[in-house]
Amino acid sequence: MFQIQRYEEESSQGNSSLANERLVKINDKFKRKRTTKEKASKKTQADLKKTVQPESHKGNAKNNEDITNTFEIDTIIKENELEDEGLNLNLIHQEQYEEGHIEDFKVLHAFPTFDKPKQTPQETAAVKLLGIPDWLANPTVIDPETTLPIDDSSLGLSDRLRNRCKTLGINECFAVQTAVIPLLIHNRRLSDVHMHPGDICVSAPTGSGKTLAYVLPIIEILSKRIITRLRALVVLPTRDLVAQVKETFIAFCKGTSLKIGVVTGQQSFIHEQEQIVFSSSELLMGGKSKIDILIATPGRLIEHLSMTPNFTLQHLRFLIIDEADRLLNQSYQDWLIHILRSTQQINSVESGKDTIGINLDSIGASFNNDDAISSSIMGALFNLPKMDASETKVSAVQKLLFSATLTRNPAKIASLRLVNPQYISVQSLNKEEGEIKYTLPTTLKEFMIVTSSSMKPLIVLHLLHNLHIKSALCFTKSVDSAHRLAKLIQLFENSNFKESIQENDNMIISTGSIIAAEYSSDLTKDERKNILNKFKRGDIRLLICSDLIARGMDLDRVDTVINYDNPIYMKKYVHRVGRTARAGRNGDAYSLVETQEVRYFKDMLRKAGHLDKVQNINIKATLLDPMKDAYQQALNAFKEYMNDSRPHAIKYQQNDSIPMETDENDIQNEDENILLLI
Ligand SMILES: Nc1ncnc2c1ncn2[C@@H]1O[C@H](COP(=O)(O)OP(=O)(O)OP(=O)(O)O)[C@@H](O)[C@H]1O
Repeated sequence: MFQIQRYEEESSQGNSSLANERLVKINDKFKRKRTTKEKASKKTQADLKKTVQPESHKGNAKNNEDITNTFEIDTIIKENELEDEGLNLNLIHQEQYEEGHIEDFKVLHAFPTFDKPKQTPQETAAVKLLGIPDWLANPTVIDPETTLPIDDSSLGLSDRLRNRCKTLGINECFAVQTAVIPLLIHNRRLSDVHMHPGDICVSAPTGSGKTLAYVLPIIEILSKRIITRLRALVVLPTRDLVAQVKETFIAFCKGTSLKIGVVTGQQSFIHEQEQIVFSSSELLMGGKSKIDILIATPGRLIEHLSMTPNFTLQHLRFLIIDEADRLLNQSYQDWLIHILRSTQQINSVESGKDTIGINLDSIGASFNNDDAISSSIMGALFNLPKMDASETKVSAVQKLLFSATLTRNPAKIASLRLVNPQYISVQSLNKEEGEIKYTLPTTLKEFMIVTSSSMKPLIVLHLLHNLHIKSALCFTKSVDSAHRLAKLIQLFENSNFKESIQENDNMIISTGSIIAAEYSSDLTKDERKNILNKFKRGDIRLLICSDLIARGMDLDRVDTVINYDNPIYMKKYVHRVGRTARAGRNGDAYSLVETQEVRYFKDMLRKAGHLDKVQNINIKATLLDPMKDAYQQALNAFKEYMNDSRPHAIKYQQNDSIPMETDENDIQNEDENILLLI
């Protein structure tokens, strides 16, 4: 016989008063923080004009002094007229706050809703013209500094999960978590097969804790299940991210019987099949899952949907699309259609392979007690007698989209077929900041250094040696570039540089050697894992990489990001620099901008309303002097290395920004404080 799975009805008792109490608390806290912030912001302009010393490098007094000498803020880029590229629809107006409107929270589930700014008629018309739906144009805005203690009852987390969080060092919820966790846990539509639970789109800065915002509520909800069915599917763009999210689920699932699987193509197809479904000679209409939660890359998931017997998405309750805008890119779009078809109600039954991945010719052939067809597709498969009270069952898959740079492209959003969506955006409420397209971590400091291509390797070395950077990611434009830069830096480190600088009293040189490694898709899975482990332990201080780890990767030791080659899209910039300054920690990002790129780079920042956040710094030429000899030696050795590996060299000479020879045009012009080497 068929079993129809239902979720335990959430007890609604006491929810509303708890929610009110919580809102009062949040509101008070929010007001306090805001007053402090406002005071602080008045100081900021004056402070910025002083010599800048990156916070994260604060050490002893001597170091501070020395590092201060290292930088001179040339100018703080200021643009009085920010280019108004889009619409300022997402911010709560300052006046509203001052007039006290924001205190008038209305209770919707158990998290605060803030008054939204009224659109002007012109804005409304413009939004309509662009085709941006109302829900997307009017997000629920959460201040990034909102937090809640993990024990706060309004979050709805059980004792077990709260204790687990504390054991793992999570004592309070970050802003995105305070908004999303209760919204999912207190959603009573989860137990209703007649109403869709409503989809959720979340935009929050890099490193702000989006992963736990879905991991915790899913574990909380699914841990009450009795029978193992595939109920949560997390789709991510890369294998590395799948592995990272799996580790998070495993860590927080401890103490539950929930089972987690991954499909990425890293293991053989058969091996993956054995992990996710029970082998069975018969096809079961309800599938036969070994796991409750599946984390997958899109391509491999589709293969399993069409080729793994008894693998079905019909019981799915949560479809999480993490790094959503990346996955919605053109080349990935097919997977989405497949998944949506596999989770939605089937209206017409065709013979042969149907949309739930089960051969319909087998209907009636055999069913056993393990088999349970989801109620929402039952009517589509069988001609059940209709009663007056019969209502159409809906597919109850709740889609949850997460990104630090959520798309506002109406066509892409439409392809998701969202139902009753809400948009939660973690972003500053400060109206004075103008339109904020991308919110970056407040603990991030951003710098740009204008230079020539031939100077870039030396500047990387200067940053590493003179700023005592412990752990840096350096992004290049290609795998080849990463390979060559890594090689050059290794050669430099092997030179007699350290001995020669001992004699120079004026230089600040870190004594620990910089062990640089390349991290790219050219490496095998095991090599990559090995390198990442060494980097996490601190054995490797500089990882030179292409964009393979620009998104989503959580390497918590990273104190600095260097854009060796700059991204041409702001989204990519946001994700790259977001590898540092995570979870409230400090971090610095340096972009090495070639002279001919300056205009484009500034334009990119300006259009994103971000230009004034990036400080333009010059590096005194004298600071590089002690490195010149060793660098020249490294260059000579590098030349030999390239000649020995001819195919690389040819590509290199054509494209790369690592100099093969000293460029005469690069000769130092001290007056202009532009530095040069050799
Ligand atoms: N409430 C919390 N308290 C302390 N640390 C937290 C909390 N939530 C998340 N973290 C930590 O913050 C780091 C960043 O979290 P996470 O990787 O989820 O960020 P993200 O928002 O997904 O970033 P990205 O957009 O770059 O993928 C992780 O190391 C995570 O363990």
